[in-house]
Amino acid sequence: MSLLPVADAQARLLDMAKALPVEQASLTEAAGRWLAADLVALRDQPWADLSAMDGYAIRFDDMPGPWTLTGESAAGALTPPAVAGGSAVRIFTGAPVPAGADTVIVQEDVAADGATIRLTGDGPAARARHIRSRGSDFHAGATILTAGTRINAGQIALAALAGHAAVPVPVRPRIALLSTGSELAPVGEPPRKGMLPASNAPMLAALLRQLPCFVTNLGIIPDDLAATRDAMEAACGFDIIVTTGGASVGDHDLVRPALEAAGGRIDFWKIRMRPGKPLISGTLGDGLFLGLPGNPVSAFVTARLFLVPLVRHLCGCPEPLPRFTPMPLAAALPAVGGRDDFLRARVVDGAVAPLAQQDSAAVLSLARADALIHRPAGSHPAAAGEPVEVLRL
Ligand SMILES: Nc1nc2c(c(=O)[nH]1)N[C@H]1C(S)=C(S)[C@@H](COP(=O)(O)OP(=O)(O)OC[C@H]3O[C@@H](n4cnc5c(N)ncnc54)[C@H](O)[C@@H]3O)O[C@H]1N2
Ligand code: MOO
Repeated sequence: MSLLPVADAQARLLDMAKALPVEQASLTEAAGRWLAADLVALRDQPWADLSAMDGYAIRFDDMPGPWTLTGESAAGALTPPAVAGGSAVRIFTGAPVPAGADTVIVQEDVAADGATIRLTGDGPAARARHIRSRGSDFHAGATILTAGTRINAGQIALAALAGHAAVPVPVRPRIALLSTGSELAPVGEPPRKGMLPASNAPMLAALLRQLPCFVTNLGIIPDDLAATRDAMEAACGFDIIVTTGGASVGDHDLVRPALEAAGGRIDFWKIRMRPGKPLISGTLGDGLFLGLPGNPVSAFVTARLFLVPLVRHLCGCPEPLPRFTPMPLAAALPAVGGRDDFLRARVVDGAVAPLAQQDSAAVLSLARADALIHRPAGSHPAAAGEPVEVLRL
């Protein structure tokens, strides 16, 4: 069976995903999600000409004063008393500029003697000083954020000031994690002889934590066809069902037959990559199915290259695939065989150093890695200093 190139497999997977419904997420629920539609301002910001400082509203033509104090404008005021020739209105930061006034003098530049205000400092250098004009930030009807934007804290402030209490985003995808393997014990439980802690589910949950999704760990399933099928049937309602282990060709690797027995469909199996070759993708119920290999590093790399992009895609991200960028190699690398290599590495002083241990079961080097080097199948040996494609982890 020929192996599917990584980019082809990623494209097929994203193509299979059906868009999730869009909901209005409150601004407290919106950070880190991707806007499903352009957002238009519902109000002018500022709503009127407002003072930027505490001081006195005047007519610039009346400079250099003195002025007679005739009233006050505080933030929240709607119609402060108007300013006419020679008069000034006490004004505070964020308060509307009275009709007739066109300039604000900061209070540090004047002395007040009863109702008389005199300039003591330089005063405003130009008309309109210390005034934020109506709509100078944005006007009602302006497009303030475009579809596909990942909403950050500054954009929450913008949406709120533009009059929105909620924004349209895809609903959070629901993801089920199933760990297959009779040798697996729950994390934290003292493993019996021959058992090992099931590390893949917490590792995947950690990778998905940065994304707006709901992750449910459905636990460990022994290597038994009926048990695996039943677990898959029970997971049918999820948007993405992820298994780890049992993806390869051994007699106890039951994920493919169990998926079919549960009514699922396999779209592809076996990718031209190392680690991660046995990756399975397909559909189950209305959801998408990803069968990751069991080796912890294979599970991590396939999750980073397939699961995370799939979730980002469902969340509405317009560029869901991981971005590799060129970086010089800190040490030479040998030629690459028939599968693309994804090598654990560390970035040191602007160069990327491959780690010595690349076994797909070795988690110490996974934990030390802060980057993955991608070398396409058939690459020639690379000398130190040559650029390679790097994904920062
Ligand atoms: N004859 C062949 N054997 C193998 C092939 C092959 O092409 N021909 N492929 C190899 C490759 S590549 C990989 S990767 C592994 C992965 O296969 P599986 O997905 O079937 O994984 P398992 O056999 O179930 O487990 C592999 C390894 O990982 C440990 N494991 C499994 N689940 C977890 C977990 N949740 N947490 C921690 N560790 C886990 C498991 O105990 C095994 O040691 O197959 C090769 N074989
Ligand atoms: O490709 Mo497997 O994923 O070698 O470890």
